[in-house]
Amino acid sequence: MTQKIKVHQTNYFYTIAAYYGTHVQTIIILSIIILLQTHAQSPFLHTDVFPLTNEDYMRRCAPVVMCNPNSKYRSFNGSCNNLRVPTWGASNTPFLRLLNAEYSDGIYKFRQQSNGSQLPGAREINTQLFLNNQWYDFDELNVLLMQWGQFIAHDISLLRPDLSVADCCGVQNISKTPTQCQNVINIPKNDPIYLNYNRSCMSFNRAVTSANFSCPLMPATFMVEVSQYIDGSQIYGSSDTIAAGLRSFISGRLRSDILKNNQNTRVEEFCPQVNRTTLQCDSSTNSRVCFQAGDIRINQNLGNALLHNLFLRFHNHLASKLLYLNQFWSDEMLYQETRKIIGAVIQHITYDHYLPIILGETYAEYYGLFTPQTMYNERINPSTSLEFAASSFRILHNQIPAQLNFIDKMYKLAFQVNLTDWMDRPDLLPMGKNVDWLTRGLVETPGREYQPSYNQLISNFLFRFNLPDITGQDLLSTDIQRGRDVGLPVYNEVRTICGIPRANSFDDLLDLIPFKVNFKIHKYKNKNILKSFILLGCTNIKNTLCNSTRHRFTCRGIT
Ligand code: HEM
Ligand SMILES: [Ca+2]
Repeated sequence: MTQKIKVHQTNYFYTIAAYYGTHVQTIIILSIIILLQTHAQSPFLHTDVFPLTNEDYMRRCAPVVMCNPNSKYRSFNGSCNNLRVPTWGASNTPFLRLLNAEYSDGIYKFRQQSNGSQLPGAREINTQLFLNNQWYDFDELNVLLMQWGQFIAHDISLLRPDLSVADCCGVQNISKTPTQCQNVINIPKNDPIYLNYNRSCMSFNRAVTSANFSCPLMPATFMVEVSQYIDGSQIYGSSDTIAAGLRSFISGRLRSDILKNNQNTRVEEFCPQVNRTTLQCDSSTNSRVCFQAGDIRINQNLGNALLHNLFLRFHNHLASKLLYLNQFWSDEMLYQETRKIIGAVIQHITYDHYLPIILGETYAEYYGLFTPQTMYNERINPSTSLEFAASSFRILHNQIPAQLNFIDKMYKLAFQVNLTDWMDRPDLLPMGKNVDWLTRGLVETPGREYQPSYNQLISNFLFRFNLPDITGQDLLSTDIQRGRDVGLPVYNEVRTICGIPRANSFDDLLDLIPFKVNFKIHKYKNKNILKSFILLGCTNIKNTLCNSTRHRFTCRGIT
C-alpha cells in the first residue's frame, strides 16, 4: 500500500480571515503565512503537543477496527492506512485541532471580543475591506490550478452544514428560534449589493458536530465525512457502499452514461446520472443533468464537474488498457489496480505540480514533498486539521474566477459563463463540444490575480439560482463565519504555535503581512461595484487567453 503523509498537516498557511474581531484593524489584509521551520523544531511532528481534546473521540467513541496488514489496496474510508492507529484519517472521524477550540462559553458559542461584545459581522468585514478592492491583473498561472485545488480539497475534507434548519432568515423572532438560527450573517444597512434587494440577513447553517454521530463531545468536535487521505475518494466514494454503487462490476469499469450531444452528432462518456429524488442537485429545481460520483459536491460548479468527468473517463480508459495487457485479471483486480494508479496520479499532480506552485519550490523541496523524497512516519496524525480546512486552504477561494471560458479547437473563445449561474446545474457539460472547450478554457485562461478579496460574483451571488431568495450568498462571509462556527483560535495564537512571536502591536504584524497589499491601485479599480461587473463581462478575449501552455498549471507569455 502506498502510504504518503498528507502535506497540509505540515503546511503552515494561515490567514487572519477567520480571526477577525478582537482588533478590527487587523482585518486590513488577508494573508497566507508560510513558515519555514526546521523539521526538528516542528511541533506538528509530535502529536502530544496537540490539544488533549483530540484524544476524546479516540477514547470515547472510536470504533475498534481490525486491519489486514497485508492488504494490497487502500480501504475506501481511509481506515487502516495507519496500522498503529487504524482510524486516523478515516471518514467520519474528527478534524484534528492544532490549537484548542475558542468559544465564548468554552463549548459551542461564537467567540467574542475581549470586552465581551460580539465580533464584527462577517459581511460587514467583507463590505468594508474586500468587496470593493478588486484587482484585475491576470495571473501567469491558469484557471486549472484553482480547479485542481478544489478537486483535492474535496478529496480530503467535508464539513457538512446542518441543513435541518432550512432558511433561518425567514424566521422572525430570533430569540425563540433554534440556536442554529442565532448565527445568521447580518447584512449591514448600507450593504452596497444587498441593499438593492432589501435583505438584512443571510442564512448560515452551523456545521454538524460529532453529536450527530452519536458521540457528543465538549468542546464541539467536527467530523470529516470523507477519507482524509489523497486517495481519489471524491471519485470512488468514502465507504464500501458508495464505492459499490459507482461500479459497473464489468472489466474494472466505473458506471457511466453515454450521452449524445444536442445535435446528435457526438457521443461521449459521462459520470452516471443520479436519480433526481435524492438530495444531490435537488436544490436546483431547473437542472436537467445531475451527475453522481464519490463526493456529493460533484455538481457544485462546472469546473469541478468537468474534472470528475475527466477522471471517470481516465479510469475507464486505464481499466481497458489493463485488461488488454492482462486478459485474465478479474473485474475486482482491474478495478483496484486502476484505482491505485489514479490515486497515485492525483498525488503526483498534487505534490509535484500543484504544491510547488502554491508553496514555492524551496519550501516544497525542503520538506521533502516532491515524489522522490517520500517518507512515512506512522506517528504523524494525517487527519485534516480544522485550521487548514476551515481557514488556510479556503484562502485559495481568492483564485476563483467570476467567469469560465469555453475555448474551441482554434483557440478562440466560443463563449463565457458566470460560474455562479451554473452552480449545482451542470447541464452545459454534455452539450456540444463543451467538455473539450471547458477543458481548454481551464488550461488556456489565466487565473485570477492573487489578492485579498474574492470575486464579485461569489462574494454576492453564490448559489443564486438554488436558494429561495434569488440574491444568493457570500462565500467570503461564509468562510469567516465558518471559522467562528468551528471555534478557530485567534490569529495571534496561531502565530505562536507556528513559532512566530506573538504580535503586541499592529507594527508587529508587518513581519508576515505586507503593508502595501491593501493599497494597491490598479487601472481597473473602480469604486462602483456594478460598473466593475460590466468590466468583468467585457474582458478582452486577447487578454484572457494564455499564449501557450508548456506546463500543466502555467500560462506562458501573458503580460
Ligand atoms: C470553484 C469554485 C469554488 C466554489 C464555488 C467553492 C465553494 C465552496 C463552498 C460553498 C464551501 C462551503 C462553505 C461553508 O459552508 O463553510 C467551500 C468549502 C471549501 N472550499 Fe471551496 N469553492 C471553490 C473552490 C475552492 C478552491 C479552489 C479551494 C482550494 C484550493 C477550495 C477549498 C475549500 C475548502 C478546503 C473548503 C472546506 C471543505 C470542507 O471541509 O467541507 N474551494 N467551498
Ligand atoms: Ca480522500
